[in-house]
Amino acid sequence: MISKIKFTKMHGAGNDYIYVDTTQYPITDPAKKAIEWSKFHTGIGSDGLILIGISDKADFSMRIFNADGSEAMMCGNGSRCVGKYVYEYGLTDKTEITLDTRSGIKILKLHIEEKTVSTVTVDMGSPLETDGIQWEGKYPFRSTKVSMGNPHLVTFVEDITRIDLPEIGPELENHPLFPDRTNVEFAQIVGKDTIRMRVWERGSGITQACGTGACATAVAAFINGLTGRKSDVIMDGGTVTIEWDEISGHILMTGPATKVFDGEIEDK
Ligand SMILES: N[C@H](CCC[C@H](N)C(=O)O)C(=O)O
Repeated sequence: MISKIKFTKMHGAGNDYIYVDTTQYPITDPAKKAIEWSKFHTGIGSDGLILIGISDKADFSMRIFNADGSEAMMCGNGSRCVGKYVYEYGLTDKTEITLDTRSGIKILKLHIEEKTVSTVTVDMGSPLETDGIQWEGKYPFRSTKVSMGNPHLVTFVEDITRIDLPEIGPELENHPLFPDRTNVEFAQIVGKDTIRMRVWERGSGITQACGTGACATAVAAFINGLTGRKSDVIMDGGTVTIEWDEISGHILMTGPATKVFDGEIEDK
């Protein structure tokens, strides 16, 4: 029996996902659906699939699947869009929401303008680990590993336009140093506390933005003495502001959340 699944296409700074409220439309085999539906010519077209659900530990739950079907621990841009979705689709009237993710409970503060959510601030918790890597040979640079629940490799360069991301991204994503693969960010300091960043995402390739990647980049910039604790991360699809709170040690990410369209697809 073929059923129809209602979905909403949303993006956070251009990082676009398919959102499904699984309390109304349960999804069997989400990994397979993420692969099929993320395809641009034969599917809906997206960076992946995000499932909104219930939780006994938080207001809502979120699961994120990359375009290759792999499930990730967290999605920064996606969490902001989940906040927008649950408020605007009437699942809650709260403007401070807890979200249960595979990377722990996140706290979302929704910023409302004319009854719609314009931006969201997410308490992303503390970075879980950081470490430097001095590459040899083909890559003459030093990178910083940062975990935001999901793995990131951040490399600062003098001129980001000289980085061939389609070539170097997959090489580093799949490098033997990263048994679970890694997200790959290249960044350039372009002003005081202002960072330009491009990303090759694990499981999705080049995306317009990466929220956890922006957090990792801001953490790496501060650790390496390149910025203060608060910085703007400018990505291909938009900008997010990251603050590493000195007291709590938590990372606060503030950025946009945008609805594109509602749709329906057959769940074959
Ligand atoms: N590709 C990531 C998941 C999506 C994260 C990103 N889109 C974000 O906004 O944080 C991973 O496999 O860890």
